[in-house]
Amino acid sequence: MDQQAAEKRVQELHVQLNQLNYEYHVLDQPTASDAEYDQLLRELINLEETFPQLKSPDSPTQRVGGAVLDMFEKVQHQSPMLSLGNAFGEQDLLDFDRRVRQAVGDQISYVCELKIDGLAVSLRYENGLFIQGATRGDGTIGEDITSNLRTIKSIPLRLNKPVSIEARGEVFMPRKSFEALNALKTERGEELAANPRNAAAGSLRQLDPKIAASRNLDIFLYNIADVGETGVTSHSAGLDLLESLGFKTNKERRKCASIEEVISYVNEWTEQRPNLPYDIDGIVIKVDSLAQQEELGTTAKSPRWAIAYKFPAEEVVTTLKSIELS
Ligand SMILES: NC(=O)c1cnc(OC2CCCC2)nc1N
Repeated sequence: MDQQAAEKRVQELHVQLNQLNYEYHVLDQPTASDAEYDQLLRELINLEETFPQLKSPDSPTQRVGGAVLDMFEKVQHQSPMLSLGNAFGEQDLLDFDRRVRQAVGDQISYVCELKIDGLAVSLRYENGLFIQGATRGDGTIGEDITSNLRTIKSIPLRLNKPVSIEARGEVFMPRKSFEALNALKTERGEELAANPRNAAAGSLRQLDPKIAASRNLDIFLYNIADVGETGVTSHSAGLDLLESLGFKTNKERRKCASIEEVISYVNEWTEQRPNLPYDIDGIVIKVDSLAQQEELGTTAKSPRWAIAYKFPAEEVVTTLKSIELS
């Protein structure tokens, strides 16, 4: 095969492998077997070995880098990664709704999202290529964990359109991956991970991307950091845009026309929570209109246009009582 034919075949394989990866890891609806995927990947690896100049950073063969880092570089976020204020009960939600209405009037709609119990990260793309990924850190300065994020198969290395965008989301460890990790740790006589969130944090802190790759992490994107040039005017349209670009978003989100609808969504998921294949620690409620978000603004570290309803902590058997009784 000459170089020109190889170039054409490499491009075809990129398209096919990215599509199969997207169906499997983002849509969770694979249309090919693992064997078919591996065969195409093997063909691409061989072509890249024969024609090294055809190997590109966004190639499906380049997910797990070779180099083990000796530290993570610091990254300054272009816009702060805000943290959420908390609501612990229905009254807190009614108070939030009252404050919002006082500020922007009664024409409001909210977007409710499951609050994924993981790590907040920011993903930066230039002309459709994944350039850099960072942890939230203190909200202003995070750590560059690009090489670990590249190993997460639901993170696209190239978007469906050559846009420059910064998307933010939550990296998490699905319960199945968590159980597999602790089974492995038990075999090795290692200390078990306490919960999926800590296990995800520990995985993203690995300096060797091969270890991060072995942890089967996943991600849901939930925010566009700089909607500027995208032209979207609502949070829900922003999530639809992220989806159209090839990002994985959480399909359980729901637009609510009133705080009463928000409360019924909260009650529904308080019940359904144990049936999810990942941990959630609450529900995030956001004002949908970006103009109203702008009007409401933010405090030093939290938006006034969003709040996190936190589920009550699992009933912990407090040993204190037993001490009092004895
Ligand atoms: N853990 C989550 O699932 C989650 C976290 N954060 C946000 O929103 C950010 C963006 C604006 C304030 C917080 N949404 C979420 N769904």
